[in-house]
Amino acid sequence: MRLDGVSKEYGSGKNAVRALDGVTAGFPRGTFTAVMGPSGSGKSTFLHCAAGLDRPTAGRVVLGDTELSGRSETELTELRRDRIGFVFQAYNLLGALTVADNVTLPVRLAGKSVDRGHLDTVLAAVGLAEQHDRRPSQLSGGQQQRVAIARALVTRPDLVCADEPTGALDSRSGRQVLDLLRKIVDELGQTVLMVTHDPVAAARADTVVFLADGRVAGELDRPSAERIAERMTHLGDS
Ligand SMILES: Nc1ncnc2c1ncn2[C@@H]1O[C@H](COP(=O)(O)OP(=O)(O)OP(=O)(O)O)[C@@H](O)[C@H]1O
Repeated sequence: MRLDGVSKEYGSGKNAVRALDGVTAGFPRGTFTAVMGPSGSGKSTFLHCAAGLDRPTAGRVVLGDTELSGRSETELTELRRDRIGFVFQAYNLLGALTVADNVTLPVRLAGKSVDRGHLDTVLAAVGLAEQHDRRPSQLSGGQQQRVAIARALVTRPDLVCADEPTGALDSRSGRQVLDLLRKIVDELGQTVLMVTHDPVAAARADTVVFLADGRVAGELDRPSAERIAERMTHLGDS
């Protein structure tokens, strides 16, 4: 997946805000990329453009061999449903549904039948095989986030987008969620794009992309938390 010269402006005229300004970045299949930057640097806009939730004002977003620009709303909705998995800070599970029904919701919304074997594999992969029939309120925050990851994986998406997935978790549960994101990349070959404020979380990625004022301000491969924190400190310098 890649973004090619992507710009995004909100509003128009003198109230226009340029949230992204000519961003080019590539995310090879089977890799884990973290996006970091100061508040307001464009991280959420970046993730939303990559995931087809937001349309760039200029530039191209390419997922596999599909270009997202020029697609109708219906096409984008189907593409998000079938080819992109989402994990949010607030889990976004449905309280009235069991774990299994939350996980299979994207499949059922697509009008497809649920493959029980695949469901069992996905629940086992996130360590929740025993929690199958529970409701979200009966689970810890970390377990709920792992249900959300299972839901993101169930359609075997081309891209998993995670927006601050550890933001609401204590450090131990956060670590387990990051272990799981690492595992789905290393063992299932998934492609993960994660926005985070936390250098320790970003250090679990293969590459960190830094944003400042809507532009790519650098990349770090095989990052350590210390080097990430150091780069973040100097991001405002120019
Ligand atoms: N819907 C919108 N309408 C107008 N301006 C917006 C909108 N969404 C974002 N912006 C502006 O675009 C810029 C980038 O915002 P964005 O939310 O992408 O940054 P961020 O790096 O994710 O910030 P944070 O870390 O605080 O979540 C900011 O100046 C923001 O105010």
